[in-house]
Amino acid sequence: MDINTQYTTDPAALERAYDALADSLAEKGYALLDAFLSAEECGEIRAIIDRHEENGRLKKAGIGTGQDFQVDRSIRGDLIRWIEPEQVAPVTQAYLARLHQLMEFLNRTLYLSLKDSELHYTVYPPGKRYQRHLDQFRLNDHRRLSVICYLNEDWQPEHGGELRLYLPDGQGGETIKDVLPVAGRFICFRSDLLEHEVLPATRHRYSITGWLLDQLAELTHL
Ligand SMILES: O=C(O)CCC(=O)C(=O)O
Ligand SMILES: [Fe+2]
Repeated sequence: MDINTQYTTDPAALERAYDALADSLAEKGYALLDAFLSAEECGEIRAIIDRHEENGRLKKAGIGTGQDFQVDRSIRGDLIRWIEPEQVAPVTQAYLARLHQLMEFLNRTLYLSLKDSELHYTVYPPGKRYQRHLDQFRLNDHRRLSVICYLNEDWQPEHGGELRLYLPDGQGGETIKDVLPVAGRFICFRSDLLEHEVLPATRHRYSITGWLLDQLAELTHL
């Protein structure tokens, strides 16, 4: 079941939402939580991404790391900017703080050993996609959970741009779960297990994309 919440900073309400999220993650390998960010926060982060784009600070995303790195726009068409936690705006800092709070909650409740995150601002221009893939790289398997927060005001089904998750059904087949990238919606899933793709949209599709790692981020880029 998807977890629908009103935006809240109330610790008891957050704890209930995180409990449901942890259950879903343990059972199904993914969890969805609405209103992880408020509409205002989403608007502020979109504006930051727009400013980066205007100033030519977004880069074409690649695939793989180190010697494996390549850019292929037919596989992956998004523009990204890696977030440097020391340098970010207060609103992004607030998202990071929330994510790390969730990370500690998952470590406690699911006995994970998540230690850090790596995140980028992301925009998919209209028509761009990310073909079916798994997030763990051959040379870097420290990504345990993929975490994405969508930032798109008034996103409708006809705009497309779904995240399509392929869920193993335990009998050699799979079922499909489509997620619309609506503002404030947060999704996390097992990076080692769940293949997924981003379908093309008719509008710019904004998000913060990232991963929770089982080692410090600075070590994963050595
Ligand atoms: O934006 C999304 O919904 C998924 C992005 C993704 O799969 C990735 O960046 O690896
Ligand atoms: Fe991915």
